[in-house]
Amino acid sequence: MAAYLSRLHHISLHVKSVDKLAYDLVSKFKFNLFAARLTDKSRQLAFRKGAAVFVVNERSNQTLHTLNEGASPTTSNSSSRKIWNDAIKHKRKNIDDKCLYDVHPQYTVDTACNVCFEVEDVERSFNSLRDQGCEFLVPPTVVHDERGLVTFSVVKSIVGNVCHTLIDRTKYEGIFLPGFHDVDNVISSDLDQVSDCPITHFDHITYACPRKSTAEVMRWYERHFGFQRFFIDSEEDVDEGYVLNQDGIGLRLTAMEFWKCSEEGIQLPFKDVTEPDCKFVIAESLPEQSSNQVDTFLEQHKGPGIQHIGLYTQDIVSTTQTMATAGVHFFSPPPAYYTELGKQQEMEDAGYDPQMLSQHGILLDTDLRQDSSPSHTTTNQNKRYLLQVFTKPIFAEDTFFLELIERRGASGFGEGNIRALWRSVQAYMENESAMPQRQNTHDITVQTGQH
Ligand SMILES: O=C(O)C(=O)Cc1ccc(O)cc1
Ligand SMILES: [Fe+2]
Repeated sequence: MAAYLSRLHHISLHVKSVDKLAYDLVSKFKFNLFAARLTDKSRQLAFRKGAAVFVVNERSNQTLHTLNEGASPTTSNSSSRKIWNDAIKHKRKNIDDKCLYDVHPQYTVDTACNVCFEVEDVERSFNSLRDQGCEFLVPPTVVHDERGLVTFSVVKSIVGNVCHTLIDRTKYEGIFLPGFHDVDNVISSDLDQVSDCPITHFDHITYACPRKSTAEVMRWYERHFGFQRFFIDSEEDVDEGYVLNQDGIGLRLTAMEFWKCSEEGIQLPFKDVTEPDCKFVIAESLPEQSSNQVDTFLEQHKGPGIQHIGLYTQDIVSTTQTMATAGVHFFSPPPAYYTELGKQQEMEDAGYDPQMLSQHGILLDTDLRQDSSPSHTTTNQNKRYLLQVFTKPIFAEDTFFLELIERRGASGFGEGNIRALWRSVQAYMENESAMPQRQNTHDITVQTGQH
């Protein structure tokens, strides 16, 4: 292993214009804009919910005149205007117009493409990764302000336009990173949002990858970052991964995790042992089935990359309800999902009203890693559940979406949910391609259901 990752610091998104996404993240997904870096040629905004931090970067060919002249985001209302007022209050001329802590991707589509990790020692990671043949887009670089200094470097991943910023912020006392200024909080109902939308961290990141590339991707992450295999199914073949290859679904899933691989025996002074890990899932399509969403992603995105990100919530029902009320569109699972044999019983056993879950489009499944010994399958207390709901794509292209996930004992994924996700994305894309304009026929309507 070359780089010892201590934690996931943030994920960055690169978009043509930050306005709509900033508005959506704050007003609909209930993230807080807490730091910003505004130069004459670029905008970088940082949003937080629990330990989940997104940095939204605007491609640098944009100028700031719309912002400075007070033009509002497309979906302008008073709260989005307030976001901008607070952000630009501190605008200062920054002679360095580069995208700090990152690089602009070559693709011109909006994309989530940098997963930034804190590391113990940037210089050491750089040297050993480079010795192993990794391509660096930014060599170790120091940035400082009055609150300390940060060292970072950017390495290219083997996956499409994905790269990883490796960062050491142990000598920095500011809220985020040097070069960013703090943004005063903008929404008055913050406290409500914490209880209604208790998102705590990034649960998993799913890559869409070309056929037959999984083994190489896994090797890259194992060799360079020490990721370890996470078996989705206890029966899963080591080389094949978890395969669904019937009824129109052609999918190979393989998962890895990075947390448990940190250098054994070495206690990192800044490592928060209570922070959960984030899994990386590789999705590859299989040729035997017809049209599919992984291939559509590769075409629209112009290569492999991040297909979706799972946000962990402690209460998926209230989070979904709050977000839907605020305007987030979720996929509707196939109606048959809720009427499958045993599904309603399973939901009731887990303590949920099936009708309520169905109204919200929330999926409930048992972990494929379920212990199959008789003592574990007979009692409901030992069942390990996971609940998931998926948003519709959040960019103009259908290349990226978010997921909410609540785990009740389950650490992996469930077969029924994987199938349902596949089918609802597929139905959405087929509907989209049949009707050129974005349709809302699959929207979940906002309900008043209780939980
Ligand atoms: O189930 C999840 O949330 C996953 O992340 C696994 C997954 C990945 C890609 C698909 O098209 C379907 C399921
Ligand atoms: Fe997922």
